[in-house]
Amino acid sequence: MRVVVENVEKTFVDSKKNEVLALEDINFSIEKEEFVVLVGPSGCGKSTLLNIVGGLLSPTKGQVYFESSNDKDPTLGIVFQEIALFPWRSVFENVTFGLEERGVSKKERAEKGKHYIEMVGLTGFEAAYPKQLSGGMKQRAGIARALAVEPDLLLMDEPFSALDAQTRTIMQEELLTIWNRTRLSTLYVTHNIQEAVYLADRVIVLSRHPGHIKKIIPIELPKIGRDQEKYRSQFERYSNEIWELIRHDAEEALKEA
Ligand SMILES: Nc1ncnc2c1ncn2[C@@H]1O[C@H](COP(=O)(O)OP(=O)(O)OP(=O)(O)O)[C@@H](O)[C@H]1O
Repeated sequence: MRVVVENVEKTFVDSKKNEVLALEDINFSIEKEEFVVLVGPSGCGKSTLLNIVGGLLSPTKGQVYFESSNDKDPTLGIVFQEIALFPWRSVFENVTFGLEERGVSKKERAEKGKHYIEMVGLTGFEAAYPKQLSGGMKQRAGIARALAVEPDLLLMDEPFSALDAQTRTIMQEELLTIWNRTRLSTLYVTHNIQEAVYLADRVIVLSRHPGHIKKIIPIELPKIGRDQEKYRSQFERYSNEIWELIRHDAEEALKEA
């Protein structure tokens, strides 16, 4: 699946009836099997843009279109920061929820549920309920739920930002392993520069007031194993470049906070 975002603009009307231009002149694509990361300071419109790509919000101007080899409507898998698992459903029932909604047979649900639960490392926890899971395990279940519908495009909005640093590092590594197996076109939102450089094929750096694309940076490092010592200086160069692009905005955002 290839996704094209063309001339997108988004204006919100705030509680005082003032118009807020949140996004302006947004043009980019997500190529087939490409992992694109949106990075930028607080309030630059990352979530708004992800929601527009996911069809949860409509743009004020411009359009998003999907190009695939067949004509069917795209299936999207979405993972948010706070995974809203149904507390009354087990891990298995949460993971297969989307399949149930689509009328997939019980037998196929059992197979796919098992497969994706295994992929995220939750085998053995099929019958557990969300309240019995750690934060990292909840995110794993949320990822399995998004993958189980076998989406054409995976959308992830700060999926690991509520996790502690160690769990976050493990989840980033596991996400790459999963991506390597599924090769899903992915749009991932983060404000964490290291995370962006670690995961992305291309990083889209957004700026504020109004949210716009400052630069698109292809990360020319092997997809797996970027944290190895031999790539350290290149990794740091990318991180510094991105930081220089957003430093001013990040400082301004801090003053407003
Ligand atoms: N429903 C809304 N009504 C009015 N303004 C909104 C609405 N949603 C977002 N905005 C404004 O649009 C801008 C972009 O918000 P958005 O949440 O997309 O940014 P973000 O980059 O995801 O921020 P963060 O990293 O803090 O989550 C902000 O100025 C925000 O206040």
